[in-house]
Amino acid sequence: MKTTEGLEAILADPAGAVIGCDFDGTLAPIVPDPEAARIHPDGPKALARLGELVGSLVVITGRPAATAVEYGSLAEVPGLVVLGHYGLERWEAGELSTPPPHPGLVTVRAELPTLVAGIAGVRIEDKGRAVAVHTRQAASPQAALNELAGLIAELAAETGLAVEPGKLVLELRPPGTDKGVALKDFLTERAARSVLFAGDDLGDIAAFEAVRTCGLPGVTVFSGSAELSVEADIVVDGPAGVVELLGSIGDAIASR
Ligand SMILES: O=P(O)(O)OC[C@H]1O[C@H](O[C@H]2O[C@H](CO)[C@@H](O)[C@H](O)[C@H]2O)[C@H](O)[C@@H](O)[C@@H]1O
Repeated sequence: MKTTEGLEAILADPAGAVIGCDFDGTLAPIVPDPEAARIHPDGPKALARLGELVGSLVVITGRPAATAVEYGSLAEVPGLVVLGHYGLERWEAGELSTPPPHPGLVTVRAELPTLVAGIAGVRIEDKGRAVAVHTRQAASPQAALNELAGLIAELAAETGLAVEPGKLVLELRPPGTDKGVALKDFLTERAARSVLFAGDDLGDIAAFEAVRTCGLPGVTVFSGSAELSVEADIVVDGPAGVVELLGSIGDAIASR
């Protein structure tokens, strides 16, 4: 494993390290059906081992926290914190804290099905605190996404919700937080001395920016695919590469 300055800080002082990961595309391979996404088979073991070696482990996801816990078998990972809905929700030791739903979601649920009805293959994912519209299963996924963009922006303006773009998805979610805010708050809470964050999508860029600006030695890890390219300190080959990297970090800490 090639070590960067940030990685060296994590290996030298693992008790002060926060290791953060996104879920879809980073721990779980991207699949056509959002409900079929599951963590890479070696993910829970790699996370559990790392959790015993570093200060804190956190998953920060656009999913509801409970969904990530279920699809990731994350309840098996001692000490893990899951921040769902881009930091709105927190799951820890089996306890979930979640804010009341944003009032604009009532309008979204009422209007969205009619708005997207003319675009074949579009799928609505109601996540409770947010609603996502997916085009991965449309005949022309990118064209369908482009067609939806204006409609979703108008609905966001009408309801006071924010538009969160991702891989062939547009999400209407409460404004006011993002993965960067969530990660920075978590670093402060844990009095972190170093940080690594792994992500694969547009929503993870805020967390990468948090790693770069938080003042701690840090590492950004991009879970690469043919779908998107984002600059990072380390680029690995999808969730298998992320899990392998987490395993090698565990090995390197254990061997010191
Ligand atoms: O923050 P994340 O954990 O990366 O969640 C982001 C979105 O992930 C899911 O959608 C993505 O993964 C699906 C399953 O592989 C895929 O079908 C879809 O095209 C991707 O955009 C999830 O369904 C969304 O709710 C999350 O916001």
